[in-house]
Amino acid sequence: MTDSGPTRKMTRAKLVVLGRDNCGKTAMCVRFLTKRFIGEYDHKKEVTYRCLKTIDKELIDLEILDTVNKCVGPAATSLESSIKWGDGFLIMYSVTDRGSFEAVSRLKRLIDHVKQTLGIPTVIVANKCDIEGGRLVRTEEGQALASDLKCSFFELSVADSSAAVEAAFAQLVREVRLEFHKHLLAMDKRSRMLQVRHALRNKLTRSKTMQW
Ligand SMILES: Nc1nc2c(ncn2[C@@H]2O[C@H](COP(=O)(O)OP(=O)(O)OP(=O)(O)O)[C@@H](O)[C@H]2O)c(=O)[nH]1
Repeated sequence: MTDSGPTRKMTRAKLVVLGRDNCGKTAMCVRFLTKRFIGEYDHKKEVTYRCLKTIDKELIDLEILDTVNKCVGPAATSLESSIKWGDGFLIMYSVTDRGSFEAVSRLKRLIDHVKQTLGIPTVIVANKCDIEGGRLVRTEEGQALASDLKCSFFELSVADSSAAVEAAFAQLVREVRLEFHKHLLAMDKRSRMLQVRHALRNKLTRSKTMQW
């Protein structure tokens, strides 16, 4: 997150897309960047995309990290560093893959653990709702999980809807902005308290001097 100076607008944000293999992370990122759905992606490495988007009439420079699934083993360290890097998180699962749904809570817990705080902007995305015949996770289960984890929730099909993908990313950016403004307010409050403390200390020093 970056402050643009006196206007105090958030001009940059770093987003991380997490989720089990094959749930549609790359498809989601590519859809958001290009509005297109490309069926197959040959990508087994982490990729960071950069783009300028206007969200709620404000321009924002986004870096989006498309992770590869690595919740276990030595690669988990790298997942932790990706989480440290991010300002906001999009956790995906596929409604056709129960395991990917079960991984969501673990990923959210990892984010909370790495960031050492709750309330980190996180959006949960249930993908592939176009494959109705192969559905293994009901919409209500996704909604209930998101509500338990206090995250926003979107069920969508990256294949079918570019607008739904935009809406999910826009919500994440909104939540990151909110967090940024909360952080600025906290900093302002702290600096006002320091000013008051400084003024009081000066006053005490002066009155002691006058006694002499
Ligand atoms: N039917 C359908 N297929 C989708 C959708 N989104 C992605 N896919 C397909 O699901 C497969 C996996 O998509 P990816 O975007 O590569 O998934 P990923 O999570 O990045 O996978 P990894 O790179 O293995 O972590 C591809 O064959 C996509 O075409 C969707 O909304 N509907």
